Amino acid sequence: MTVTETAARAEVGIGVTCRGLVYIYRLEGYDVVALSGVDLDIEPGESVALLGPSGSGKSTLLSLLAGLLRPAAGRLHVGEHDVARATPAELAVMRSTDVGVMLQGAMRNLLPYVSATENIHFAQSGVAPARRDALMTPDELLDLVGLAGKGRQRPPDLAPGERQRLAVACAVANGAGLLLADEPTSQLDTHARDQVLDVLAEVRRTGRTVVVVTHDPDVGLRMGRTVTIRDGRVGAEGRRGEEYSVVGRDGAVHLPPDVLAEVAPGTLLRVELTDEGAVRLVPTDDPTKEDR
Ligand SMILES: Nc1ncnc2c1ncn2[C@@H]1O[C@H](COP(=O)(O)OP(=O)(O)OP(=O)(O)O)[C@@H](O)[C@H]1O
Repeated sequence: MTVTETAARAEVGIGVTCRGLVYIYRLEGYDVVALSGVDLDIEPGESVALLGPSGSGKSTLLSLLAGLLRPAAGRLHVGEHDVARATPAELAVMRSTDVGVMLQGAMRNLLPYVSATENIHFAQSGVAPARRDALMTPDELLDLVGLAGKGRQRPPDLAPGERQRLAVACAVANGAGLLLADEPTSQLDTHARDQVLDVLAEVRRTGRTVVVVTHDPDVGLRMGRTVTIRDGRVGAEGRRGEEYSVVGRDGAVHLPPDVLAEVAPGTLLRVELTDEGAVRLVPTDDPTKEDR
């Protein structure tokens, strides 16, 4: 896959700040708390994989970052936008110019009856005329995602991995500084998956910030930084394949699953700071048990 210098020209990455982010789905008769206090900083130009069990809140977090949902509580800044306080019109501007979104399933992001080039033109149609000259051209974008020469093909004529790469081109076609992708590699074979990951790396090299939701730990490894969402909060972070617990603003720490298997919920833990600066958790019997 070759990338021309023009295609790789720099964009400005957009950073994200979440503080105590809460989201609640209000259903008839009951509420579902999908996010219960997410604290997360993503630097401009960083690439991050959101991992976690099914139902932990990854897609909800992605939708909040995309300005598709509004937080019930907490603060969320996407670049200069205060998402919790923005008017619907401001959120619409944010979505059309600053954020590129790839929904799960390539065809949900593409128009099937028009060519790849026309898909990109359509993705750029919401951008204000004054900004359009600064956008990458469809040919540059096709080159960026390794589809040079395929501009006349329609999405159904492309291979699944090629469709997903076209969806990447369409998502960033508006000049977005933040790319958000929900499961961009699911249902692809290893070769096609690696090509999509190469393209996401190219997108990052243009300066953009890239955030993907994935169930695939290998995708997490390739992204460099992983953030594991558990029960609607940041449970752990990974750097270059190494997993770390994260101390929350309230001092809470999610224990990793293998430790939790040893110390059941409700266990008393003595927290000791050793002379070497390590923190030791010592399961302890309740000393008042015999008094009862
Ligand atoms: N539209 C909705 N209405 C009601 N509840 C929802 C809705 N979407 C998600 N939820 C609930 O919110 C919680 C978080 O869901 P979310 O889809 O964000 O998790 P996820 O980690 O992305 O899951 P998966 O990996 O299965 O896609 C779950 O309990 C889910 O059932």
